[in-house]
Amino acid sequence: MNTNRWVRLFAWQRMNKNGKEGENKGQESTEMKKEETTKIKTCFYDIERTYLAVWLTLDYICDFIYVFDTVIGFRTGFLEQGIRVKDLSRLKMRYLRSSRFKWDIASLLPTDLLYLRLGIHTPVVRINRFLRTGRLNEALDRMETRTSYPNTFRVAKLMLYIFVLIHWNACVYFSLSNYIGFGADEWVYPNISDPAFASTRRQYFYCFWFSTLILTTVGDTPTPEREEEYLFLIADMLIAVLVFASVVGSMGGVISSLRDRDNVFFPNHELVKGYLRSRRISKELQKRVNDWYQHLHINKKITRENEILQHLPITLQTATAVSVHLPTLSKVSIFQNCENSLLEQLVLKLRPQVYSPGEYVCRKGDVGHEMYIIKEGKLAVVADDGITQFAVLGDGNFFGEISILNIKGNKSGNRRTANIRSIGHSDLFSLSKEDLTETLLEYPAAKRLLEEKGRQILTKMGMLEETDELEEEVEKTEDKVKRLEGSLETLQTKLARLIAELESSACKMIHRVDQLEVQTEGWEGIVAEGAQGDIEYQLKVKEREIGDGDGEGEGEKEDEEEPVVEGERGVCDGGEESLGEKEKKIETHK
Ligand SMILES: Nc1ncnc2c1ncn2[C@@H]1O[C@@H]2COP(=O)(O)O[C@H]2[C@H]1O
Repeated sequence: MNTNRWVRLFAWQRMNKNGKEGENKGQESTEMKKEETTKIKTCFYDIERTYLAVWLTLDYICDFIYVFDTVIGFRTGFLEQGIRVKDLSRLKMRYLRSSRFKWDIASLLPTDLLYLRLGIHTPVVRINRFLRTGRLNEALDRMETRTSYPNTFRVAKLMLYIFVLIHWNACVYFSLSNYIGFGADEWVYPNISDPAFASTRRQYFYCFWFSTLILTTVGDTPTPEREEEYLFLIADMLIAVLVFASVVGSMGGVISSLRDRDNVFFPNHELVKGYLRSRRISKELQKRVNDWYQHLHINKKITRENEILQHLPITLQTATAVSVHLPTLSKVSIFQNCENSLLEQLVLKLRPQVYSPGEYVCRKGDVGHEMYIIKEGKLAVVADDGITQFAVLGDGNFFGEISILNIKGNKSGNRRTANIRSIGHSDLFSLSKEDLTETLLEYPAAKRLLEEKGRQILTKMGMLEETDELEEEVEKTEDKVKRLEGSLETLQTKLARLIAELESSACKMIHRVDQLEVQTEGWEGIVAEGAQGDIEYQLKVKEREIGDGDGEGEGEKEDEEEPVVEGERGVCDGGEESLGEKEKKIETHK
């Protein structure tokens, strides 16, 4: 192959590549290329003959990919009752029994062997490779569900289909011209012996252009002269009407779904604009509305998040909302140390709102229905003149809680205590009174924090009734004292019982010691005679007897050495009665 041929080859390849946008991606594109090359080789035989080696190489690379895809088919998992099956023998059996396997094998049949009989310049023998076209659609469908830009993908897919259709039609047109005879009439491809129409590139471009004219029904094609030409044109017109109408229809679908997607994210601006115009709303207000929409669009602010996520299961909704809003919530002081479950409960109840510069979020004296958390932006607590600022609130601050918390002693009741005005554009989350109350019921610590902050503000403003506060304090202290008294009483009763038990056991001990003393009377003489061993033996026997009687022999032995105080006995005698007396004494002490 000389240099000039290579140059032509690359030039043709470039042309082919540009036309087949995205073909070099993945297996599906290889399949597409393969089908195209089969077509182009079969019709534009010059290309096939000149670059035979290149075509053959491409063909067998594609065949290798087909084989690889078939091998993968044996290991492709599937779901059974929602669980992915990984058992290789089952995967194999499933693939072998599927219709896909039959198509795959049919597409891989070595029809190339027919080259031996028909000659190498008959690429049409490989037409069975088209049987894998279904895999291309499968791959495109999967890509469509995975891509983040499904509409762009759909448009690209449509363009690809249109291109392939025109390309195939161009090939058939060229073949038909060849069959009828190049330059035989006005309609067919001009005579290729004419240098202007001799080059392969020119042949392809001319046919592609002609095919485009017919299929897009732009018209302006020469009138057919032969029946074959009429038939071709009629078939093309029908294809154009059916296929292109559906293509154009789906383009419309893509465009409207793009618009729908925007409408899901942003409220319909056109509708509101039309309404404002028809109601002759003042130019200034219209401008404010337009500015608000513009801000939403430019900064991609989404105000309908809850609506967008509503079709997801609640666990996924929560997980998504938590991952989106957690950075904001974790900046809010009251939520910084609270449990995750509280945040999870709250996050689905938050409603995003966007305020424009100078807009009032709430006005003093209005009834409060929700509180706000600042996601982004600056807001001022302003006086009634709207200018004097008492405080500026920023990211992570919250406000509007006082009027919805029913703080005791709040002179303003459920009315707003201040005007809050947005300084620039501000992104807020609102949380309704019902949702907040419901959530705080389960999280009293967070409620206390909120009330505390509210009380501080009210005290600063002098809007917290002092007397009420004092009464509340006194009430609380009384409660505490009562609780303490109760516990003291129980403690004292327990103490009296303990003392009584102690005394009764002391009496029992003294009594036993007395008995022992009586039994051992007169033993001194025997001890003097040296019958120590005997005495000890008798003592042990006596002790055992006593032990058997009371069951407390060991204790007696120890007590034996303790000195016995006469006075204690008196206490013992009255020991059983003294329990009641002790309790009485304690009662009197109280
Ligand atoms: N001086 C202040 N500093 C910060 N926030 C305030 C101040 N005064 C009022 N607020 C907030 O502004 C809110 C107005 O509505 P609420 O009265 O419901 O709750 C109020 C407080 O959250």
